[in-house]
Amino acid sequence: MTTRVSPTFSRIGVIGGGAWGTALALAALRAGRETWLWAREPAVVAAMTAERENRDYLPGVPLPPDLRVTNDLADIGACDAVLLVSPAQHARAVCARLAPVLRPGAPVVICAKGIELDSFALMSEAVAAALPAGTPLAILSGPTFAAEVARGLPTAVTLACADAGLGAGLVEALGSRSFRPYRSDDVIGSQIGGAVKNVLAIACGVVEGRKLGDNARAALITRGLAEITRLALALGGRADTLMGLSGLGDLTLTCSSLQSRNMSLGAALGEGRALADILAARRSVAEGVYTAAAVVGLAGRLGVDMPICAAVDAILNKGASLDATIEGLLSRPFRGEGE
Ligand SMILES: NC(=O)C1=CN([C@@H]2O[C@H](COP(=O)(O)OP(=O)(O)OC[C@H]3O[C@@H](n4cnc5c(N)ncnc54)[C@H](OP(=O)(O)O)[C@@H]3O)[C@@H](O)[C@H]2O)C=CC1
Ligand SMILES: O=C(CO)COP(=O)(O)O
Repeated sequence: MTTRVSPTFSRIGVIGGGAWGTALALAALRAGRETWLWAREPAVVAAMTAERENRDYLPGVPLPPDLRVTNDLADIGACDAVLLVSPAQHARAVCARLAPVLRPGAPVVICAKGIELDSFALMSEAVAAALPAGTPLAILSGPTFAAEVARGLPTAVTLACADAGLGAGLVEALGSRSFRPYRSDDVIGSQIGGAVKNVLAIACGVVEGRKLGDNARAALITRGLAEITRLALALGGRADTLMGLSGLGDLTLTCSSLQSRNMSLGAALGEGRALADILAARRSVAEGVYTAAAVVGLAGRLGVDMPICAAVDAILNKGASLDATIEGLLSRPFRGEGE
């Protein structure tokens, strides 16, 4: 991979040695950037360096020799821009460790999808609280299975940033023929789509596992989008954002493929397996498991009706039976589609 020189962001640091961090590092390399990938375990860094593969999270994808892998956050803090790809529930803690070594003024692009369970904070709020005041933030979100991005298959994402000039610079730094970021200034709406679709994907997985049919899945996607939009509007996001890549785009992808960890987890639940057993058999994160309770808490605080998310939370966290919960959703009073 040849390195093109970008006047603004020539060196990209990626935090997170999971599937998405690794895939985004490969996308940054393809865009011509010098790229550093941080993984938290020295053993993971040693394995990736020796094997030139992330066997645990992204097997079968060769890591080119020019990808720098590190366990030292100072290497990431010295970069021109940082992609934050730790799971949502760990993002704040990782940023607290990054803060002392982050180059002043370097932007942090949030790529995790979720809402903090303890505080109901959006990722932008949690991260801003942990980083030096005034650190520029952006959101990268959209329909992006890591394995496809890693293989260089065509992908489009939303890159949201309040500062249009910074957003354009980040698009230029990360974009390539196969990885196409679309600019937005809606940092709220673009986060809500990515966070809540994981909860809805669990619901769609249950439909799959229980063999309730494709009509039911389409109904959940559509009514789920209504829930996402209500929450985003209540938080100050825009409805048109939710019709874009970070909303409808990601919701459609994640709710239509068992490649999704969230949807496959829901499918296993729908087949009657216990949550604890499903989680014990996996190493990779299914963010919807944690975001379900957070989104229900946040919606409750804001007075937003989110019955599908509440149903998923009840199944995951409140011991509700699958069949009784499905029956409860089907028995809700009829209403106007726009209500
Ligand atoms: N995979 C995908 O297709 C996509 C994922 N995302 C989002 O990206 C984020 C990361 O997901 P993904 O890369 O898939 O995750 P993976 O499941 O592939 O990997 C999990 C990662 O989290 C790390 N981790 C575990 N515990 C902690 C901790 N306490 N502190 C910091 N890191 C920890 C793991 O490190 P270790 O091995 O050391 O435990 C590992 O690197 C999620 O929010 C996800 O929703 C977004 C778009 C696409
Ligand atoms: O965010 C994703 C696709 O855009 C990945 O979804 P899963 O975490 O459900 O695999």
